[in-house]
Amino acid sequence: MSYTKWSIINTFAAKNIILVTLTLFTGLLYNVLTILIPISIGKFYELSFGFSSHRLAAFKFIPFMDAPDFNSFLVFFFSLVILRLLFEYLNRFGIGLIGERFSKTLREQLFTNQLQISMDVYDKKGIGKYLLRYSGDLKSIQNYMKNGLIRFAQDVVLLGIVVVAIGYFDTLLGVIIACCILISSLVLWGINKALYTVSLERRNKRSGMLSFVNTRLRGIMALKAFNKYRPEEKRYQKRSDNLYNIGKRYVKIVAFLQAIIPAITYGMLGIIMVYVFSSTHDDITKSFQGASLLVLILLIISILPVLRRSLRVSIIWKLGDISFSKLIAIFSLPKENQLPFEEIALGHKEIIFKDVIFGYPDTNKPVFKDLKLSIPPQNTILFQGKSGSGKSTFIRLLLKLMSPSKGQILYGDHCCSELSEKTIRKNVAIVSKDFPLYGRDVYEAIVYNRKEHNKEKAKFLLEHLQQHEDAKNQLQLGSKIGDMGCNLTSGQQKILMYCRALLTRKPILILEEPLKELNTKTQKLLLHMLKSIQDQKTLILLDDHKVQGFDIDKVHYF
Ligand SMILES: Nc1ncnc2c1ncn2[C@@H]1O[C@H](COP(=O)(O)OP(=O)(O)OP(=O)(O)O)[C@@H](O)[C@H]1O
Repeated sequence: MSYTKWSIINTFAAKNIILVTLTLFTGLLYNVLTILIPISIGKFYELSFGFSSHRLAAFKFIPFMDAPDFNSFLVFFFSLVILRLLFEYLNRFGIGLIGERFSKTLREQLFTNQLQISMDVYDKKGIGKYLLRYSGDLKSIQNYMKNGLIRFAQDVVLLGIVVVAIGYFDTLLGVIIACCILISSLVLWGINKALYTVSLERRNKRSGMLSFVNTRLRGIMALKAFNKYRPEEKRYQKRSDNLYNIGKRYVKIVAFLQAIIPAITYGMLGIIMVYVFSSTHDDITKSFQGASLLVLILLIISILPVLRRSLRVSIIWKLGDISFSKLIAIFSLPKENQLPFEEIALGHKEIIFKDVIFGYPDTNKPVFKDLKLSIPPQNTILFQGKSGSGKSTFIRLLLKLMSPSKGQILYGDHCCSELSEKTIRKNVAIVSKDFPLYGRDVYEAIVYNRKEHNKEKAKFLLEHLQQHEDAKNQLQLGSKIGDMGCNLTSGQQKILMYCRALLTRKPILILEEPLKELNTKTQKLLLHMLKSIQDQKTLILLDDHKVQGFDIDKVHYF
């Protein structure tokens, strides 16, 4: 599916059509009421000073507008105020809700999308960890939706109505005001173009800073152990200085924009005053009647904030556009599971690598060149190779976390490229440091659902595998594991990884460095356990040296 800004907005609007319509409708009502207030003050002027304006008489059709006395006028006036309050509240609530819903939809879509992005993208700088710093972009997109579209549409309608109303009192004045609005919009459009470039630069620098901090926090132990405070502080300071300089350029343009907008609107007022003054003096027949003039002035004053807001909207559009383009780039990244999931038992199939060529993107040295091998079902195969020989890459290919650039990986007669990732992974369990534990506690780390019978099995297996561990090191299902298992020893982590893999009862087991980190007694226990299931499962062992204790059918050297 290809995404564009408008396809995202339209899909959202279609799904929330009732909310959007009601919001626009309340907006229209509240704007009409906003205009009626200055008009009704003209009526007050008539009642107080006895003047009458034939133009104001045209508004008689509005219920209760043509109040015979001051008390009835007051009732009418306060009814207007209360109705306006009600509709403004509903309108603002509606706009806020649209913003919240839009941002909820996008962040959920973003999370789903982020989990589905293919693995090779995660290694790329920036994009892979985008979700960690999405909030700024979602905020400007939310603002785009709320203020750049809905409120702006309402404001344009209000300005349109007011210009028509002013034109009704005086046609030429209406035309003058319309022209002023048009010219100021064009001037501001030009200034905003400069703002766009600076904003984009500022965003990218900010993103870079977050990335920088994130990396330092993940590597905090090394940073402390090697006393790297000063160099890191200096690097951060340099980035911070750059960001400050861009920020300065940004606020310079924004300040100019914000100052020029009131100047433009006051300039417009000046032009209008010149026009009103000259028409009152030059042509006595065309002169404004007192009530009309008052209404005109009040109308103009009441739309000034709206006009300022509308003139400022292109900042919102520009910032929103930057964020939309980022979001669309993320949504358009290659994804996994594009093929339909099928429940296929792959445990009884031979796994074959046929002339597989694989190299990581942006590197010119392939990890595998014409790799040929086979893993018969229910066999135990050891893949032996020193560090960097490609053991982890081999696991990635087996799990379809990455795909070969040439050649084929087959599960029996099923080619990996024709199987969805989910289909393959439903058959394969793994114990490897590359697949860390996560969750609040041990139970969550080893079992994903919280059904009671799973709890019993998990408890049994956990106790069984920990029987030779020191009592103080024995974990319970409720023990906290810390962020990515940081509260656990490497031995505890390994035991939990075994629990996680074995509880899934998947037919193919990948075990990277199967006995490392475990004490001798636990190694023996595990070997005994794995041997008892060796004839039912395909065991794929990976290590940098010979693994003792297993009945190995074949050794493949990388
Ligand atoms: N994300 C990556 N981008 C580029 N090159 C990579 C990437 N991951 C691994 N490599 C390179 O691919 C080769 C194989 O790495 P791999 O991690 O598969 O080896 P390994 O046998 O698992 O090593 P170890 O036992 O130390 O984990 C190495 O030369 C490594 O530098």
